[in-house]
Formats: sequence, C-alpha cells, structure tokens
Amino acid sequence: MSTLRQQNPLIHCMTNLVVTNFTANGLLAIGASPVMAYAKEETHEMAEAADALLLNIGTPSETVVESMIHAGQAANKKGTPVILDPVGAGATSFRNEMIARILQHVDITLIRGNAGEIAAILGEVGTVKGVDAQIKTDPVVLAKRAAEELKTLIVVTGEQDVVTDGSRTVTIKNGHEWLTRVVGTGCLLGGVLAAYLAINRDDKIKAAAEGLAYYGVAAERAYAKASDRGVASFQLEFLDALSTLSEEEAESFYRMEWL
Ligand SMILES: Nc1ncnc2c1ncn2[C@@H]1O[C@H](COP(=O)(O)OP(=O)(O)O)[C@@H](O)[C@H]1O
Ligand SMILES: Cc1ncsc1CCOP(=O)(O)O
Ligand SMILES: [Mg+2]
Repeated sequence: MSTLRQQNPLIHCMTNLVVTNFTANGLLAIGASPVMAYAKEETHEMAEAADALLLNIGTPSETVVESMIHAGQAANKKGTPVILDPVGAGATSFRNEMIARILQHVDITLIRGNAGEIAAILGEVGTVKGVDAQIKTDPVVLAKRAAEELKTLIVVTGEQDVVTDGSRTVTIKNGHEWLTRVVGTGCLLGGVLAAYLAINRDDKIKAAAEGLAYYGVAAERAYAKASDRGVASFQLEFLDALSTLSEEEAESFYRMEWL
C-alpha cells in the first residue's frame, strides 16, 4: 500500500446516502483522498481534478444521475478511470433505466456489483432483494458473459470475487462472510477499486485483483479480532485493518488464481 499512500489519489465519489461517511473513512484509511460532489454545476470540474471517479447509484434520482453523466464525460475526456456500482440493479425499473442511461453516455472502465446486480444488468429477473444478491450462479461464467456483452471490465463479488475482461480472468477467495453483515462494504470496495485503478492504469485487471485481495485480507484480520464481540466491532476493526495493514504484509495471504 506504500505506493497508494505515497500517490494519495483523489477519488471523486458520487455515491449513495447510506454509505457516504463509511466510504470517505475507508478511502482515507487506505491512503486515498475522497471527495464527494454532486451538483451539476461542479461535478465536471471535480471529475477533471480527480484521479478516478466512482458512480454508485444506491439512492438514485434523476438529478444526480444527470450530474453523474456530466462527471463521467469529463473523466472520459481526460482518460480518468470511471467505476460504476449498479447498486440494486433489477430492484426497480427506474434503477434499470438510470444504469442504462449511464452506460449509454459514459465510457465505464469497470463495473463492480454482486452477482444479482450483474445478472440484472444482463436482463435476468428476480436476482436481487433490495440491494442484496438472490442468486447462486457461477460467478466466473456470469462475469465473463457480462464483460463480453458490456465490453468493459467486470468485478463480480461474493464468497469468491472474479475480475475479467472476457478473456483474462482472475478469482480471489479472500474475505469474510461478516462483510455482508455491515452495510456499505460493497460500496466502499467500489471506491477502493477506483483508487487501485487510479494508481495502476497499465494492468487494470491485476490492479483490481490486488485491491480485492487486499480488501479481503483486511476483513479476515478484522474478523479474527472482533469475532467474539460482534459486527459493530468488526466494522471498526475493518477500518483499523485498512489503515494499518501494509500490502507487503497482506500479500502472503492472497488467495488469487489466474484462470
Ligand atoms: N460469503 C462471503 N464470504 C467472504 N467474503 C464475502 C462474502 N460475501 C461477500 N464477501 C465480500 O464482501 C465484499 C462486498 O461484496 P458483496 O457483499 O458481494 O457486495 P454488496 O455489498 O454490494 O452486495 C467483497 O469484498 C466480497 O468479497
Ligand atoms: C442499504 C442500501 N440501500 C440503498 S443503497 C444501500 C447501501 C448498500 O451498500 P452495500 O451494497 O455496500 O452493502
Ligand atoms: Mg452493493
């Protein structure tokens, strides 16, 4: 993580009302600089200044999505990575329309979602309950199909994470089930992936895989410390782990496999 801490990338987060504070604290913990900005009058300027842009549609509105498109287009002009988290895709037709609109107008570098959300973007129905996945599907098959259809990098998260561009694929088996019992861990992960892509633009798949593995090992460490207490302690220990665990220390625990 020393490189990330040294480079201290600025991450423009357009995220949801639930996870804003957690996302900002998590990004600070890994050594990035978060900034949240939503107004159409300023998002293009903020996106131009940023090293990566996160578009998370967890609590969408017409106005914010318009603003996201402005920001996304400004980032595209500069070649800045844009990460999309399609939170709750498939839960309502409004959400589906907003995601389709973003995909139509912005060149997305990477989409990160749980299996239900990624399947919903591909047109499957009944794959989410609110913001949570409701399907048990092979994430590798799903991720590859999504990458081919959407022509972008795909990260499907869950018990096992997958990153693929359709031809190069890597799986990551780090993490802990308690990540699903704290709200915002998927959303923060979108920000963390944005930071990893910001500082490593040459091999984006490798950068994303390292971000996922590091995040998973931090969760494993947090669980080891908080398991006899509960999920509130886990959340705190997780932020502590993100701020104290070096990539060098974490690396020997990575369970990453190139397929
Ligand atoms: N059963 C599980 N075991 C281990 N890690 C998990 C499990 N489910 C999710 N995770 C991890 O939790 C984080 C958030 O993923 P996920 O729960 O799929 O996203 P979301 O919160 O958007 O639904 C990821 O780091 C993922 O690897
Ligand atoms: C609960 C909820 N409702 C709308 S956005 C959101 C947060 C989802 O966060 P995550 O997918 O990271 O758990
Ligand atoms: Mg999510």
